[in-house]
Amino acid sequence: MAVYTEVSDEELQGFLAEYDLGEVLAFKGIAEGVENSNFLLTTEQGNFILTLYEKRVDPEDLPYFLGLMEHLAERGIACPLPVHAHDGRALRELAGRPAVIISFLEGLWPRRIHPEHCRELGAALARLHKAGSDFALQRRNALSVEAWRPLFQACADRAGEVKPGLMEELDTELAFLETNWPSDLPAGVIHADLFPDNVFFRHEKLTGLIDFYFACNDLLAYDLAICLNAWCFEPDGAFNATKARCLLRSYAGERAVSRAELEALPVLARGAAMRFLLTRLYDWLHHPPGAFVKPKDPLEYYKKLRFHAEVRSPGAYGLELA
Ligand SMILES: Nc1ncnc2c1ncn2[C@@H]1O[C@H](COP(=O)(O)OP(=O)(O)O)[C@@H](O)[C@H]1O
Ligand SMILES: N[C@@H](CCOP(=O)(O)O)C(=O)O
Repeated sequence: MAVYTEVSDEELQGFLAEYDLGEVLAFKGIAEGVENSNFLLTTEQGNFILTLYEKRVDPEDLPYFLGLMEHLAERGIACPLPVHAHDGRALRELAGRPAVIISFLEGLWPRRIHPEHCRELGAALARLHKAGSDFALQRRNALSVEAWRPLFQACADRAGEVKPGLMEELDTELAFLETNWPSDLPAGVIHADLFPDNVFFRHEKLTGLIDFYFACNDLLAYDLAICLNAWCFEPDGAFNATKARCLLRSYAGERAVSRAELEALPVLARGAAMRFLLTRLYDWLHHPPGAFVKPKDPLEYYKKLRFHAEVRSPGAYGLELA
């Protein structure tokens, strides 16, 4: 359950007095999500999401995330828009936490992924990359290749509890990624966490993208690799080449993918698998007993990593080199 910080009626009334949203009609915590406390707020003006940023979000990064949502929304990307208070500020404080009200997006995230979802996603991701190209702020990816070894070391002494021999295998894999990680590919703003629970649909048409709190500047094709992992494997672990083809082709239909980017896809997908494997492993080993949030399975990403390590050509993902 992702409500870590409770908000009293008095605190909410005081907070909303700074806005022009009218009377509160309903206010309730949202169970989904992992990182922050989220509430559905209904006022005379409609539905909104109130987010209180919890410990893992660096307040210094908030102007980047909020500015990016505004920048993308202005360019036609269906993403939440921060609501400004009377004094013009969107970022405020509530219950001792940085807090923001954002617009509510209609739609539901897909529990079962169909190829059509992947087709919609590919085009939306490419449009996001293009719309982000003139965003003025910069944010380094704090979870890119240089961050993986410290995370690995923070798990090293207990990773055997999850899978015997896991750390030895990851050590070798990390050395490969550190040596072979590409740096000279097209870069720009990436979402960096565009999993199915962050993409809303109605009748298989994409209606919105949420959760920009890992967004950063990094290789554009790395975002594609993250999506390949999150959308194109079946619950039994099998890779679905049809879904990958839909994702990559519709992406390439909106933004030309260079030969170098395509050739780099296997290593980028290995790295993307390593990134989510390590953060999940860290959370699995470090989550406080009794915490409401159920940690996600790190081994799901171990299997994806093993799959990509065997890929010899990007043709395996369904897009041929020109
Ligand atoms: N703008 C939005 N419109 C509609 N629902 C939203 C919006 N933002 C968040 N939500 C709801 O809140 C949940 C958690 O949001 P998310 O940003 O993924 O949280 P976290 O960053 O804590 O993981 C989502 O699954 C969705 O149900
Ligand atoms: N997508 C990540 C976890 C981050 O959670 P989110 O609710 O902020 O998207 C994973 O699956 O490991």
